[in-house]
Amino acid sequence: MSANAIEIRDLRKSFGPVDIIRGVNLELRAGERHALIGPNGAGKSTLFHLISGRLRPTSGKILLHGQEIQGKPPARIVHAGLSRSFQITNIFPEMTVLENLRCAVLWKLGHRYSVLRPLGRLRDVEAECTRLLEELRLTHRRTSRADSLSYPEQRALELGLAVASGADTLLLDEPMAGMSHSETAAALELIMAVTEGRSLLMVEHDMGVIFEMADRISVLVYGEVIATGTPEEIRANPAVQEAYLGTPNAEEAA
Ligand SMILES: Nc1ncnc2c1ncn2[C@@H]1O[C@H](COP(=O)(O)OP(=O)(O)OP(=O)(O)O)[C@@H](O)[C@H]1O
Repeated sequence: MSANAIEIRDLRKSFGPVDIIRGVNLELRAGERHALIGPNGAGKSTLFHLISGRLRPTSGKILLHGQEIQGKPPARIVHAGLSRSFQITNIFPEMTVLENLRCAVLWKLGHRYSVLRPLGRLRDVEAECTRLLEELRLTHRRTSRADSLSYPEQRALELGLAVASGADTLLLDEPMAGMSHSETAAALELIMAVTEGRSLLMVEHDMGVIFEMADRISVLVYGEVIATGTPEEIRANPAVQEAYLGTPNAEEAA
């Protein structure tokens, strides 16, 4: 088993003649929370599209637990243990919270709706859903339709669907986007709890959140990782300060 959940080697992506991802090397260590930051247009979303299989790289390799996944279909990548959440809504709005989670758990187990399905395994599914509801702090919303949830509750359910699908490696796109200060604090606590023991790569613009939760940070500028390090190392890195954090109003622009 590789010590890295994700390993990206010399990854490149061009759109027509324009090079957007220009030789990215990045390691997400197993069990770490890693933030990807960079100015607007740096290529963060494109990199996430490449890792999650939505886009095919021009060249380079992406390894998930040591296995090459670049160019594979998104569903294969999810089955291999990597799930992407936020900015992509996977929720079935007309189903209840419990039904949504049940679908994700059944999908992981590969169940088919069949009269031959062993009852014992069905009980396992229900037990797993109950455990997830508690973990997500959505037990009181068990029978609510998903589209009646508040915005932070919907984000929590999306996170739950990602882990219910069996993922041990998570990509989160701006999980705090659109949240108030108090909602951000609650979401931060939830993400810390749910990602415990998992590997997390997260794009986030709120520098307070990043510096609080990230074990390491990578800085992407014009399609290249210019630095990777602990929050303290990144804060002290002159190249990062010049290219990114040191720019006027960097905290807001981030
Ligand atoms: N399908 C596409 N075709 C052509 N250019 C694209 C395509 N997708 C993205 N780009 C360009 O690639 C660059 C990087 O975009 P990307 O969305 O990955 O940046 P980002 O770092 O996520 O930015 P933001 O922080 O604003 O979300 C931008 O210049 C964008 O216009």
